[in-house]
Amino acid sequence: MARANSGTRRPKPNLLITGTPGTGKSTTASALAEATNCRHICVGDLVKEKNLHDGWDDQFESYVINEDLVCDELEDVMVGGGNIVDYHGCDFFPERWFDGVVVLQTENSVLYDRLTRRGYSGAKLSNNIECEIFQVMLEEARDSYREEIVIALQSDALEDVSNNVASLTGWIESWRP
Ligand SMILES: Nc1ncnc2c1ncn2[C@@H]1O[C@H](COP(=O)(O)OP(=O)(O)O)[C@@H](O)[C@H]1O
Repeated sequence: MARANSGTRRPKPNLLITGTPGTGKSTTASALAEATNCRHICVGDLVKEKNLHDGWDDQFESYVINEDLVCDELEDVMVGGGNIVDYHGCDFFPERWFDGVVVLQTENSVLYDRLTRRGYSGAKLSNNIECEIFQVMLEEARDSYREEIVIALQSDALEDVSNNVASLTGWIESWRP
């Protein structure tokens, strides 16, 4: 991954980990945060804890995230750097927040099993599998951030988690403002 936008003054980088639900964002982000002494921000959890939503959507079986409230909530902490943010979307964050954007990807049949185990079924399950097949998150990341800061990493097996955490740890530790 290339360096951040010029003019960045934060002492440690901010990394966004995105991808279809079930690809391993939280697992990867929490291990990486522990390895690098960074802060893990799981946006889904934050939305629930701080009520940063506009209610529950029965069709999508999830909260309707209020993107403005989320961005207001995170602005101060992002300025300080050292954050690993995980969310299954990325087009509403300010581009200047992130020095690197990782899109996790998982083979369809593996993802299907993970989401089924999580209790997904019907439209919720098929929508997420389609999202992965059509690489929706990778396209969103490439449309929202400079190409050179976006990378896709495979996350099929547990070994991938440790390899991805090791390489991202190296990137964070060698990053300079
Ligand atoms: N690379 C991987 N190999 C095997 N299991 C994984 C991998 N990544 C995640 N998992 C498992 O899949 C489930 C979903 O992972 P999670 O990190 O919650 O995904 P996300 O945050 O993207 O929704 C968890 O049970 C987790 O242990």
